[in-house]
Amino acid sequence: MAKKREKAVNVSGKPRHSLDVNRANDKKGAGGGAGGGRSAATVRRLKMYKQRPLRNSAGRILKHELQSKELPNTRIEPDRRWFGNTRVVNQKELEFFREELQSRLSNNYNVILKERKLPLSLLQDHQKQARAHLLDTEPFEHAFGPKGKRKRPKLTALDYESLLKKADDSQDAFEDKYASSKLLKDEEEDGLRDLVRHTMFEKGQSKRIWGELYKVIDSSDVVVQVLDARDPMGTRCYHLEKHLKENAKHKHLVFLLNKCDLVPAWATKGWLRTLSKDYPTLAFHASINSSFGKGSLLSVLRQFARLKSDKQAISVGFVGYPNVGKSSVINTLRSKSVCKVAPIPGETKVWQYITLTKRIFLIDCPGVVYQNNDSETDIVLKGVVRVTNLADASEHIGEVLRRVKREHLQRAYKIKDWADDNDFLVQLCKTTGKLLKGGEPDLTTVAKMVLHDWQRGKIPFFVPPPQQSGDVPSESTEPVEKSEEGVSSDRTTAAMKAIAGIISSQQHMNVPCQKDFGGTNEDTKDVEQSE
Ligand SMILES: Nc1nc2c(ncn2[C@@H]2O[C@H](COP(=O)(O)OP(=O)(O)OP(=O)(O)O)[C@@H](O)[C@H]2O)c(=O)[nH]1
Repeated sequence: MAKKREKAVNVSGKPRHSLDVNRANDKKGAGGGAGGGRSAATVRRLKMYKQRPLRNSAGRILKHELQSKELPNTRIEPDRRWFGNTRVVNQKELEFFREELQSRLSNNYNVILKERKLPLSLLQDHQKQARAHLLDTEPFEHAFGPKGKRKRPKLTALDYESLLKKADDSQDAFEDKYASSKLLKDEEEDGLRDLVRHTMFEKGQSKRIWGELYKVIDSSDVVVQVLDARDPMGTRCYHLEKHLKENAKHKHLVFLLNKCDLVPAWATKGWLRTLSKDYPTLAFHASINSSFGKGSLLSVLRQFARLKSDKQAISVGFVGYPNVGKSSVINTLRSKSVCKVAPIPGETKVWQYITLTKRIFLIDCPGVVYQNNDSETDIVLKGVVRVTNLADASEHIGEVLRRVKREHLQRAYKIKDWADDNDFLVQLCKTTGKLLKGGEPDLTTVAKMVLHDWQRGKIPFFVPPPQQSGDVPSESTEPVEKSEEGVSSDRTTAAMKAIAGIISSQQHMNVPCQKDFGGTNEDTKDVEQSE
């Protein structure tokens, strides 16, 4: 054999390379002899494995290698033939085929050869679609009885008679109901108006708004409940506090007494002392140029950020009643207008994320009204309803006159005296020139004007804080609880102490106040009417 191989090499003159396809295929040698030749197919396959993509001088691929990852995305042509051995037959051909085959099959002298080559399933279509008539073969009790495993259908009636009776009964019930509601309608002429009014007074209570609130709470590490300094208790949400206590103990709640520039300083301080007993409370005046409490709030937030392990960022959610100034507080912290602010409630529609620093994110939330027993006037005076939407604004003026001191109203509207709310409005119409055709006073317009002034804080009003025993500011601001996972209790205590320090130091500061209440003088306890 060695001789033979030698001869072959000698004939061509030079030995052939092992990857030469034309090399002699010496099977015997491959079996175990010396050398062992590869077949041409093996050589080709091995060459294929070695292939590299062909590139030009710029490195652009001219020809791809086998199974290259750089191949462009190839799209398979959406042809149904790829997915099965299917053919399309039109309805006419199908009918013809059916008839033809039926006639052949019905003839006893005909036999179909190569039956599998014909689409006989097309003839058995009706069998496929035929429903299984369960009740034909087994009684109802067996199929759907207590031991039956099939899903029981919802049957309104078991037989035709009972179905008829049911339909009659429901028709009678509907007619009775309709008749009574029609009677009611006849009695009450303004039924539609009542409905409109009803939905208007439910602003901020919709499922969507509550959903937004829970989204904000879920995504926040610190929840800042913004309260209106004029009526902190009226804009406080016990439900939210309870929810956080029960379901999210690790989240920190802070009260922010906003609009403190609209109340006397002693009232702000009184409320700070009262509310600090429950949660850390800060006074705030939102204004991009002349704010109050910004430094304190930022320090508190930084302390909370320190509590986070691994220098993670914290999210701070701002929640509260509509129009209390949540968006204004965020704008103040950012020192620019990043959230939409308006003197009308419901300006913020959806939650909004704002970056304050690398480690602190702020979230603005739409105003939420918490269910309570507020009357319509209370709701209007809390600023929940847009005054322009009120059908009869004058009906709420009596309460404004009751809550605000006479001298403030005299000063604001230049009216000396009035007998009742109607008299007040009529005089106001005259002084402002708001008259209808024929000199009739335009009571609705001036009433809306007064309510606007009320909502924007132009008429001085506030609810005084509860009387405290001893006027010394409370140092024991509560916030010592909650230790975050992974944070040493030392660090928590230090941060909480720092927060308590910031809060108590704010109580000694000169708080901005409403000038109508006599400057910052603590002795001028100009107590307004409480609700
Ligand atoms: N005087 C005074 N007015 C404020 C203060 N903060 C906010 N306001 C005013 O209150 C009104 C409502 O402010 P927003 O920031 O829109 O209130 P909001 O809570 O975001 O309102 P919604 O969008 O309804 O949730 C605006 O006219 C603000 O100018 C404040 O500290 N003092």
